[in-house]
Amino acid sequence: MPYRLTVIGTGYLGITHAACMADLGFDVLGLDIDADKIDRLNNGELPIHEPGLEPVLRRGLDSGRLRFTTSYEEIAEFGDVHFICVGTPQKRGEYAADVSYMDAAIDSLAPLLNRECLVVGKSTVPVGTAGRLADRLARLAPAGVQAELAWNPEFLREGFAVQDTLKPDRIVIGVRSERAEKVLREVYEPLGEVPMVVTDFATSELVKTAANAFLATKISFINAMAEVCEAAHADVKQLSEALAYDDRIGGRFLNAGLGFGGGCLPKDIRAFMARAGELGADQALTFLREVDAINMRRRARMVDLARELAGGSFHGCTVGVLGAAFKPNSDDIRDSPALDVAVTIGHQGGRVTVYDPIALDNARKAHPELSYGESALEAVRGAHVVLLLTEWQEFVELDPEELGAAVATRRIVDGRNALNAEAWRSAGWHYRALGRP
Ligand SMILES: NC(=O)c1ccc[n+]([C@@H]2O[C@H](COP(=O)([O-])OP(=O)(O)OC[C@H]3O[C@@H](n4cnc5c(N)ncnc54)[C@H](O)[C@@H]3O)[C@@H](O)[C@H]2O)c1
Ligand SMILES: O=c1ccn([C@@H]2O[C@H](COP(=O)(O)OP(=O)(O)O[C@H]3O[C@H](CO)[C@@H](O)[C@H](O)[C@H]3O)[C@@H](O)[C@H]2O)c(=O)[nH]1
Repeated sequence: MPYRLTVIGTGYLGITHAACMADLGFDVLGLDIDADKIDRLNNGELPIHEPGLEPVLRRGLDSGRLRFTTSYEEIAEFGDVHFICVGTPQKRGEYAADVSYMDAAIDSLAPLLNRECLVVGKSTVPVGTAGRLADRLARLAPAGVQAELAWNPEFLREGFAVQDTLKPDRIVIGVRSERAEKVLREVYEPLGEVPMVVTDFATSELVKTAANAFLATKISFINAMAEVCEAAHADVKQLSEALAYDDRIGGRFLNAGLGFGGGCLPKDIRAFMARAGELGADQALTFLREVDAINMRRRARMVDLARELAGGSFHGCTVGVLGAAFKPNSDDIRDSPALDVAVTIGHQGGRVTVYDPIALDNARKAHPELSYGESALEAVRGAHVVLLLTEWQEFVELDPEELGAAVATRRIVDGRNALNAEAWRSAGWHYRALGRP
């Protein structure tokens, strides 16, 4: 392979990128400031849950092509191409993104560089960040060292991270030179035929935020229809199925329910609005305020529906919550709609017990005030209301009779429109769902 790669920031994005690039044959050195994470990774232990990633990590380590370090000196010495994958969370109390981790990564790396290299931003950032970081890199790199910046946003989904990395829908690169384009084309050559969009920094940054804004809008569109369906006694699940037959609309991301959460869509649409405001283009994105509001209203509606089933108040009521992760096949609980609902019901006097197949440890750490069960049955034992909030396959396959034997009263709200309503109703359950009669 022509280049040695480094990956700075080994979270959900960085671990996947590092392990997959090693699997493609590159020598890869991953870096994080979290020494515990680095120790675990070097021992072949995945600090996150991501289906199919562990064998890729192990293969990389066993082949000697993949290693992890906390030393910026080591990666500066090692890498021809440095990918930056650090977090860009929402600032506390603001809509804007906190890009200070990006700045810190450049500040740590740049002064140590001693040979020609390409530094590639992969994190999701407000438009204009790449240009600013390019100036910072040029200012901090030692004189005479040719260190150039490029942008290469990432579109992987948690739960499908390996497949999305090895078979992406497209690759977008923002470059300022033919050399940077050539290097990135060579880096991604082992992926085979993948559409590649080569553009400027600003467009490449915007493709990413625009994609997430579109996905969030599609989800909030169908959830707005769910609100109308509730008022009109119509069925949003059938409505979305019928819409999906139109190829121009398509059925993906049209599942009505509790709405979107996670470490990406909510913070990215907010950061997009904040940045548009700074650029004087805030009017263009006012619709995203509504997208966000519709999304958050679904959580409030879920709590209302649960309270209604509880008889008007949560006091003296036991609520069994199925799901803590923001979506199935992930242990990620960042801005999880499920946990948000569980915590709110707890605040309103309900006795809440949560179960999740994978995200329980993360949930326990973030919300020690909630009770947790070790299985779905344990979480719903004695419950007056059961809430399905994350559509893990394990929950979709639950036997209504078996669950019915454990609860105090057979009442369930399907927050993800994932269950077979008929099967639950015929087992004597009072079944309700968001957006359905
Ligand atoms: N999670 C996803 O599915 C996904 C997909 C596409 C894009 N993104 C974007 O990628 C970025 C990272 O997201 P994530 O979910 O992997 O976040 P994460 O919080 O899981 O990982 C970020 C990592 O960066 C490390 N870090 C922070 N400062 C550092 C520094 N100065 N030097 C080295 N390491 C540092 C942290 O310790 C952490 O391990 C974000 O901008 C996110 O929006 C995420
Ligand atoms: O029809 C749908 C589809 C999704 N969701 C919810 O939307 C959220 C986000 O889901 P998804 O997009 O699958 O997860 P992420 O892993 O957060 O991926 C998004 O965010 C990443 C980080 O930017 C991008 O790279 C991906 O392309 C983008 O899909 C989850 O809470 C889902 O439950 C719905 O409510 N209805």
